[in-house]
Amino acid sequence: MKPQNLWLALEIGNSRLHWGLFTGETLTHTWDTEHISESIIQKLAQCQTLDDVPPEILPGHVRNRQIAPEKTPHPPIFLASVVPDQTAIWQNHPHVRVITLEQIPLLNMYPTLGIDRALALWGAGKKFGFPILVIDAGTALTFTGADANESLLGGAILPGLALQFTTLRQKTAQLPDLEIEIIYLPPRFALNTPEAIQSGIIYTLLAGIQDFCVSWWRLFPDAKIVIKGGDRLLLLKYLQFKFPDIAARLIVEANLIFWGMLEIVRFF
Ligand SMILES: Nc1ncnc2c1ncn2[C@@H]1O[C@H](COP(=O)(O)OP(=O)(O)O)[C@@H](O)[C@H]1O
Ligand SMILES: CC(C)(COP(=O)(O)O)[C@@H](O)C(=O)NCCC(=O)O
Ligand SMILES: [K+]
Repeated sequence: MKPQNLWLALEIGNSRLHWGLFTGETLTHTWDTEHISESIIQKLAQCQTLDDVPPEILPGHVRNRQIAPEKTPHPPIFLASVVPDQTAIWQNHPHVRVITLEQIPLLNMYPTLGIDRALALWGAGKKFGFPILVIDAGTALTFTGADANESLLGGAILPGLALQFTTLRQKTAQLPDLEIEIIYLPPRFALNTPEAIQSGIIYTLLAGIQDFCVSWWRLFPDAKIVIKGGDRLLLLKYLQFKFPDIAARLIVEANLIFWGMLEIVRFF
């Protein structure tokens, strides 16, 4: 990858698409979009330059920042996806190169490990040093750790913050839809339904995160923990109230997957 070359990093998560535009090794712009339909991807396949890219992919607020000189040829798109239906509609696109587990030098990976978890872990380890634990507060909430030998130690998967609210609403007759963007911690012992749901989900999630962090530091007392994902800032805020010592030790970094991709793309 030459220093001046533009390339796009695309991570497809279960809620949405995460985009990064690089110039060589410099990440210059990031944005998120909805999952894309096949017709939009067909439009993209016909684009000759970055200027022609449909707004569903390159929104106005990104384009307006003059991301590249006019008529810049269409950059390659490096794709990492944990949504097979979306992978399927992207992979025949002429500019797309799909990143797979085999390309990530992390040791001890198992075949069904999510590519997002592998890349985020690799990116975090390369940027902040091994051993490293990554907490991804996305659709699912995941913990993924690697030891000092750059070898996957393992991790855990549970429903993420929004998914816990959604599942409870969808699988019960009487529980309401809730706004989760509450800034302060709810009362622990609540006397109404919305706060009882908030209390249940938030306090058990925080206790779970605390327990994983403490277990990690028992294994590797000085090792780092990094948090990413769409709910990272909300969870960090709750942790600051409930477990300030843990919150103070967490590194918050939204772009771990892009750093992981850069480590792979560097050799192209
Ligand atoms: N605009 C948004 N669209 C979807 N989810 C969002 C948005 N802003 C914040 N979130 C939060 O981000 C979480 C999804 O995290 P994200 O890292 O984007 O997921 P994924 O990578 O799994 O697609 C949801 O639980 C939701 O609470
Ligand atoms: C655990 C995940 C669903 C997380 O996806 P996300 O919430 O980031 O969209 C994804 O990494 C995945 O499908 N993993 C495969 C199973 C595994 O990692 O063991
Ligand atoms: K993710």
